[in-house]
Amino acid sequence: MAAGGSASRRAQEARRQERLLREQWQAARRQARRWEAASEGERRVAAQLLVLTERGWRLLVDRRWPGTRAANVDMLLIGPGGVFVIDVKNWRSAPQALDGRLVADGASRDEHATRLLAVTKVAESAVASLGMSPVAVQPLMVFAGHRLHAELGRIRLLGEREVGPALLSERRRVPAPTVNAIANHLEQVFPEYEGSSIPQGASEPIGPRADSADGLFDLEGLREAALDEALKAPIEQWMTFLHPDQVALVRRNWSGPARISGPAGTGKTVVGLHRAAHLVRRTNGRVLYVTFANNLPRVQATFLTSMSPAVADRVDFRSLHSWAREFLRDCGVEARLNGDKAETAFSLAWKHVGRDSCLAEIDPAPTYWREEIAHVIKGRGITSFDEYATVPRLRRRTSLRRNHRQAVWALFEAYEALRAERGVHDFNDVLSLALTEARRRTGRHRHTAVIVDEVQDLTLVGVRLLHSLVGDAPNGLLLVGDGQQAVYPGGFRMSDAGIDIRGDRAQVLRTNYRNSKEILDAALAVVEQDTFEDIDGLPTSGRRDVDLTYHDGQVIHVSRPTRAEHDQALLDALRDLPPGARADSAVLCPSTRAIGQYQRLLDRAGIPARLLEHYDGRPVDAVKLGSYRRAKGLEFKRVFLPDHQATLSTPAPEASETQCERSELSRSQLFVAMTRARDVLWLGSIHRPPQA
Ligand SMILES: Nc1ncnc2c1ncn2[C@@H]1O[C@H](COP(=O)(O)OP(=O)(O)OP(=O)(O)O)[C@@H](O)[C@H]1O
Repeated sequence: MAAGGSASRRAQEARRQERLLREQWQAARRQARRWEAASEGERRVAAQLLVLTERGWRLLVDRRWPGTRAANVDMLLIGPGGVFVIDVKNWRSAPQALDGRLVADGASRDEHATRLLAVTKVAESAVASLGMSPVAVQPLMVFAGHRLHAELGRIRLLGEREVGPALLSERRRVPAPTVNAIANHLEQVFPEYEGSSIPQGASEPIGPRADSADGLFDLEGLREAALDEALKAPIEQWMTFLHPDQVALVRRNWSGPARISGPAGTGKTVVGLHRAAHLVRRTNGRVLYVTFANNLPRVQATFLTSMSPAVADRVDFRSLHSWAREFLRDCGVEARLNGDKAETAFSLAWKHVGRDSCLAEIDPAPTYWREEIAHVIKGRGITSFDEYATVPRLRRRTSLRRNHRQAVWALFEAYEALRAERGVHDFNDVLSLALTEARRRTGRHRHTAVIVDEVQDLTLVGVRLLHSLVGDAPNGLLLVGDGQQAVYPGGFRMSDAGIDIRGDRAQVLRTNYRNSKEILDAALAVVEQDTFEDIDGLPTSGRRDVDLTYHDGQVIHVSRPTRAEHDQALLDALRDLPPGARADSAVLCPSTRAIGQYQRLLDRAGIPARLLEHYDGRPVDAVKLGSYRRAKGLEFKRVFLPDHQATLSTPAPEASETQCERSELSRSQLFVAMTRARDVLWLGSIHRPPQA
């Protein structure tokens, strides 16, 4: 929309909100005046909150705290912004949050915070029993007669004027029917407080009745907040709603390392994010949330911030390598990472000792052997030939005899010597250095919990490193992932890493909430022949049983005889997208070269595109463009896979084992790309019709 259009839309909306608010405010004041037993300050707080009840919120006042003889809860407020457990205070002086303590008049008032947190817990359990995530429940203290906007751990401290605008500008996370369902349930759990002098029940109907304009100055804060709220897009419901089984995982107490696995789209990341929020709410510690990919941490941080803003700054989202480098810097250890120089060292090593060895008979491409060194030898932290001679090479189908392994070892030693000569480190060195430092500092790490998402992509050294930060502490390490979505060669078993996960600490999610049956079937057809081994070491069939939620979806196959026609079909499909739909669409490609090619194509056609490495999870009106690998962990309503069969040639019967291995990896990557699609999967192919 043009800037002028958006300004006039805002002005129009502002006038509408103003009119509406005046009426709602007057109704709220009238109702608050009926609260005869309350002080004037409490009535002013009530008026702010009663405005919300005119806008779809439900307010339960003076309720009994279940499980106690005579304690009460001042207010429960349920609305599009979540559930708030409210304690209204009529204190003479304004309180302060000092070093995590509640202080007023120079004295500690912590007992009030403890009490509020206890009653919040009861509300959380009640809400969780409806299948809603506990992050939607927030404790709030409101201070009549004071201006305040502060936080005390997870409790928000607001003044009487601040409370209305703050709640009104909360992002919408609960749809209207659910607001009522939750409020009805809380009405049962927190019954009316006998002897309450506050009138209960529905608010008075709003009429155009002229009323005194008292307190209209209080409208100012509400006006801006109401406007912001009206223009904000609702956040995805999944951030609030979880299946009761997922809620149970989020809140579970694990006595040691735990693992959540499950096929694509089963809510593993959603549970991981909620778990991170839960852990920081429950403790004073920090949580490290790690993935292998560089772009995911930004996106996940954005999601957590909109889901649970009060705790988001205590969760550190990092890619494994960026965290390891940061950690080494903090330890005063210099990592001289230089990928290009390391690459040159490998090329020279290949030229000197690889190219003319028996390795070239197995696979003449140096890449295969570079990966062997990176993922098998250095990735597993192997330092002697004896160890390498017998190690099971996970996810590597090609069998190597002893003489081959000797040749790989010679190549590895040559590479290491040339790399050291140049004084540089590669990515694996960074992790090994960090592991040594982390072990040296056992028990002194700043994170109390580590959550690893897409754990199947890590190397053994990477997993050992993260494990060493929290060891086997209760609720310390959580590994989240799915071996079927491995997009890198090599791999590890948890037992190799010394991580013992037993009993209920290994959990499997089985309901796919993302893909429709059509889309999932198309994706599974690509990998159904490929059994895989997950990090628990168990072989699993490529076609797994998954429960699907009812959900429409469409697979569109487009085949054209030439690249030009194929690309034109892609452009046509993108141009046909309804307004606003670009933001939820992605064009994914198997290689960097293909990304460059499609970037130029979209550019020339005037279709805005945002590269996945620059995407941070905030809505942007551009098609996302990136590689299959970079799309990991993300999802889009529409996914376009141009020329998707380019890397999928079925190996001929005489194909070498390494070719078969590469094809299998390509299939896994394509599978990941296909399962990113929620509603539409567009599969483009270039097929010349056979000559007559
Ligand atoms: N209880 C639920 N109700 C409705 N939708 C849900 C629920 N749990 C998760 N989802 C939705 O399912 C989709 C997949 O979730 P998520 O990305 O967490 O899955 P995943 O297992 O991490 O996927 P992948 O392994 O493919 O990256 C998301 O759109 C999420 O919002």
